Amino acid sequence: MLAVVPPPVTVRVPAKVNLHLSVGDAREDGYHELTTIFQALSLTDEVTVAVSEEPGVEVHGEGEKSVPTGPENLAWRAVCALAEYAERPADADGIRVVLRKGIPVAGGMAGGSADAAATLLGLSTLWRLDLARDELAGIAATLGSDVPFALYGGTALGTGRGEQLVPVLSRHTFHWVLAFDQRGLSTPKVFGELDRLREAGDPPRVGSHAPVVEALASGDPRQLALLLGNDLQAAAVSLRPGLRRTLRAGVNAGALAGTVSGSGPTCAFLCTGAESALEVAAELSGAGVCRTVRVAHGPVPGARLVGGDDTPRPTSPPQVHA
Ligand SMILES: C[C@](O)(CO)[C@H](O)COP(=O)(O)OP(=O)(O)OC[C@H]1O[C@@H](n2ccc(N)nc2=O)[C@H](O)[C@@H]1O
Ligand SMILES: Nc1ncnc2c1ncn2[C@@H]1O[C@H](COP(=O)(O)OP(=O)(O)OP(=O)(O)O)[C@@H](O)[C@H]1O
Repeated sequence: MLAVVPPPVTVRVPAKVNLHLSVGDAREDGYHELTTIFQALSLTDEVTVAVSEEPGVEVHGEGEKSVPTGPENLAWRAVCALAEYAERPADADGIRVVLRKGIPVAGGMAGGSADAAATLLGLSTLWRLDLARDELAGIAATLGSDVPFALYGGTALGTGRGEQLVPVLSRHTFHWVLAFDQRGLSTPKVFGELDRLREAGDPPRVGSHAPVVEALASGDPRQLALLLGNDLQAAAVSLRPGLRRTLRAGVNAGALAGTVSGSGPTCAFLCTGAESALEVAAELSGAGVCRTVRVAHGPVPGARLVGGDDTPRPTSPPQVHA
């Protein structure tokens, strides 16, 4: 019997930065209640899913050696979750996922979550499941707190453990410089360090997110810069004291302000415009405080098929396997 093999599907998916991250107390399930404002950035991963006789995960690019390729890879967990949802459990075995990473691994920019979101979109397209993004977001939330946001992108307010999203109006493109650190930081360890710091004293807490929403609507980067804040920053700096120097160096290089992104250790610097971001990036590169410097802008859309909007790419002639 002849079986038509669908052509591979490629999805581009953005990193996130948290413009505001307020962390509440630890819940009984081990998660912390969050109020956060996410922005999706032009720093991306590309994920290709294909039917293959060699199933599994392959990783290229940024941090490739530190990404697991076994069942613990978040993209593979997305394959399994979608197969189960669609009641096609045996099909997961015939899928290969190729990750081309631009997002730093364990960098606080939700790289693994982005790959999981891209895999959900890519595979649902490959399998022609015709699922709405909201339906995919339900599956995404079971994979990690940051996964739903990577599907939607843009700028959004996240509550709960970060998975409940409402879009936020952001009428301006903001320009960022990102400083990648030598090594990643473990997200649970950073939350744990914050709990420890809070038991030992009273580290400062960010205020309300409302002024950040207003600054985003105004589109003024100077107004937004004054309001960037992250409750996890003290914990990330406590675990990686060198970040203090990185944060200072970005501002000395001409950024309006800097913040640790999510659980870190990537530092994100807001700049007045595209040109200024390039200047800040050049100067920060020379300061010797980080491994790599990138420029990016946001907001950008969430996971998108490459070569189309949300419709499958014009197909190459289908391969036919006997
Ligand atoms: C720090 C952020 O990136 C901010 O956007 C996210 O809160 C982290 O999201 P994530 O990496 O998708 O996190 P998950 O995979 O859901 O959780 C990893 C671990 O981080 C801790 N965690 C995560 C989210 C949250 N609201 N509270 C937590 O305490 C928990 O120890 C959890 O076991
Ligand atoms: N597809 C993946 N890409 C990167 N890391 C992955 C992936 N799948 C599993 N991992 C594991 O997850 C860990 C966290 O990686 P990730 O890049 O998602 O961190 P992060 O950006 O700090 O996450 P977040 O910002 O959501 O807290 C890595 O150290 C790695 O071992």
